[in-house]
Amino acid sequence: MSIYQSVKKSYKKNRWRHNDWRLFLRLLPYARKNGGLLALALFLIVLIAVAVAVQPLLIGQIISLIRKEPSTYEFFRNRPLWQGLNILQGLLLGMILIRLILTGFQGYLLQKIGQQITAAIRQDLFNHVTSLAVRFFDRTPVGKIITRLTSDVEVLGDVFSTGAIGIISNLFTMLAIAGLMFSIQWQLACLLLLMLLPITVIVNYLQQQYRQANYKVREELSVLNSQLQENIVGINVVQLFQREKFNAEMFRNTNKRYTQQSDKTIFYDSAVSATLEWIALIAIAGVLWIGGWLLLGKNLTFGTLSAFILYAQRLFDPLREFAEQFTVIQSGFTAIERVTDILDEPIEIRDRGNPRFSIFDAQFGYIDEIEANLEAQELNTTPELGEIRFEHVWFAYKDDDYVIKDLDFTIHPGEKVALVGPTGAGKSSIIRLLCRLYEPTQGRILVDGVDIRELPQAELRRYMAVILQEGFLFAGDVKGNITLGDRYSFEEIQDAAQKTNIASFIEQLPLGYDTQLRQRGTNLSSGQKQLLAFARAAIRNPQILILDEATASLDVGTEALIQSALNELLAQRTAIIIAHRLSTIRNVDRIFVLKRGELIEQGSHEELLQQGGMYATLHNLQMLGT
Ligand SMILES: Nc1ncnc2c1ncn2[C@@H]1O[C@H](COP(=O)(O)OP(=O)(O)OP(=O)(O)O)[C@@H](O)[C@H]1O
Repeated sequence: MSIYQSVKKSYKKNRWRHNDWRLFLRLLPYARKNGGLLALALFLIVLIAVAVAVQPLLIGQIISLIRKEPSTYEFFRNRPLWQGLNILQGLLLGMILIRLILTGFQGYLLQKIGQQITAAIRQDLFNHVTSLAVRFFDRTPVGKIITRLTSDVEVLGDVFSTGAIGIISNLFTMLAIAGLMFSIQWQLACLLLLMLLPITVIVNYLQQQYRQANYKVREELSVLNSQLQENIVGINVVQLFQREKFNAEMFRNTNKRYTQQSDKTIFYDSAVSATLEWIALIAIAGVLWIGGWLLLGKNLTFGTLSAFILYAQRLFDPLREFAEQFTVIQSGFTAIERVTDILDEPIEIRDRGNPRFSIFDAQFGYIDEIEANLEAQELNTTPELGEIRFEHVWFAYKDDDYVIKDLDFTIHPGEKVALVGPTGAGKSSIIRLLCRLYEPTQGRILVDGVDIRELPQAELRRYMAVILQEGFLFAGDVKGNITLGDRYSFEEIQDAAQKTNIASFIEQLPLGYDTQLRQRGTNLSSGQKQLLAFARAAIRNPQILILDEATASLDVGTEALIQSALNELLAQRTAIIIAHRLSTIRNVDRIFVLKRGELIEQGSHEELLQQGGMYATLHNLQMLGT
C-alpha cells in the first residue's frame, strides 16, 4: 500500500512537467552520436514524401488524359494517347517502387538508430546507478530501478525510431500533399486543410489525457516489478511462512490497478484513432459534395476530383500515423521523465576532482608497491600503516535520528579491535562509514592520517577488505569470484585459497577453480560462500581487514580451519571484528562496547570483565547459555 501511495505522490510531483518538450532535448546528445544515420534517414524521408504525394496526381492525370479533359498537362496532351498513358503508368509504377523500397530501408535504419540510442542510454543509466550512494538504494525499490533500466529505456528508443522521425516523415508527406493540392485546385485544398484544425484540438486533448494515464501505468508497472522481485528473492520466506496466498492477493490488487490504468491509455489511444477515422470520412464526403458541385458547374474535371478524393485519403493516412507516433512520443516523454529522474539523481559520494592525498602516494607510491611492502614486512614488527581514527563522528540514516553518536577513537596500525553490543547498536554502521558507503553527518574519519573524503573511493576500498556475514557471489566461475575482475595470476588465486585453507574445498568442486557458480551462489552452502569471501579478501592483501559476523555461518570444524588461516591473515594488519559470539573475540587487543551508537566501554577482555559493565553482563549471559 505504501508503495502505491508513493506512486500517487510522485505522479503529482511530476504532473507540472507534462508537455515539457524540453525533456526531448535530453535525448539530443544521444541522437547526435548517430548523426550520420539520422541524416540519411531524413534524406530518405523527403524522397518518400514526394513519391507518396505524386501518386494521386498521376492517377488524376491518367483519368483526365483518357477523358481528354482540359486539366491534362500539355506534355501528355500533345502525344498519342497510348504513349501518354505508358509514361504516366511508368511514372506511377516508379513512384510505387521508390516508396516501397525506400520505406523498407528507412524502417531498418530507424530501428538500428533506436537500438543504438537505447543501448547508449541503458549504459549511461547503469554506470550512473552503480555510482549512486547506498542511501539511494535504501529508499528505491529494486523493481523500480529495473523497470527504468529495461522497459522505460526501450520506450525511449522508440521515441526516435518510430516517434520523432515518423512525425517528421509524415509532416513532409503532408507538406508535399498540401503543396500539390494547392497547385491543382485551391478551394478543395483549403477545405481539406481546414479540417485539420478541429482534429488538432481534439487529438491534442486526447494525447494529454493519454500521457497522464501512461505515467500512472509506468509507475504501477514499477510497483508490480518490485513486488515480483521481492517475492522471487524472498521465495524461501514466502514458502516457509506460507505467504503464497497473501502475497498472491497483494499481487492481484497491484495487477488490477495496473490493468485499470492500462485500460485508460487504451481508451485514449483508441479515441484518437476513432476521431481521425470519422474526420477522414467527413473530409472525403466534403470533397465529394463540393467537388460534385464544382463538377456540375464545369469548374472541375473528373480527373482533378479523383485526385482530390485520393488526396483526402492520403492526407489522413499520415495523420492517423501521427496519432500513433504521438502516442509513442507521449509514452517516450513519460519514459524520459522517469529515466532522467534517475540520471539527475546526484552522486552523493564522489571522488574529489584532484584528490589531495593518497595513502599510497604518501607512503609508498602505488598499490602494487604497497603490496610488495606488505609481503616483505617482518611478521613480528609493528606495521606502520593501517591506523583508523574516528573524530567526533555523528551519523544518521534519516534526519536527526542519530545511530552513531560522537564516536571518537583511534585504532592503531596492526591492532585488532572487536565491536560488540546489542542488535542495532551501530556496529555495521561504523563499518559502512569507514568504507564510505555513507558519509558522517558530523566529524571525520581518517585512515593513516588522511581524511577518507580526500581519497579516491577505489583506493580506499582496495586498502581494506570487508567480509560480511552473507558472502555474495556473482554468476561465473570460482576464479572470477575470487578475483572479481581484477588481474591476478592463477598462482596468486591458488595462493590466496591456500592461505585461507580453502584450496582443498575448491579442488573438491567438480571443475575446481573453473566450476561455474550460479547467481548469488545458490549452488553453494552459506559456509562455502563464506570461504570464497575469505579468499577474495586474502588475494587483495589489504592493510585493514574487517570481519562483520564473518564466521557466524560456519560450522565449528570449518570455523577452526578459517580461524587458523585468519590468524595468519590478520598478522601485520589492522582488523575490526564484529562478533556476537564473544568467545571468538577473546584474544583481540581491544574490545569496543557500543550501545545505541555510543562507545560505552573499551579495553581488553580481562579488563572489561573486571570492570563488570555491559560486556561482563553479556559475557556472563553467553557463558550461562553454553
Ligand atoms: N539503511 C538503513 N536505513 C535506516 N536505518 C538503518 C539502516 N541500516 C541500519 N539502520 C538503523 O541503524 C541502527 C544501527 O544499525 P546497525 O546495522 O549499524 O546495527 P548493528 O549494531 O550492526 O546491529 P546487528 O548486530 O543487528 O547487525 C539500527 O537502529 C538500524 O535500525
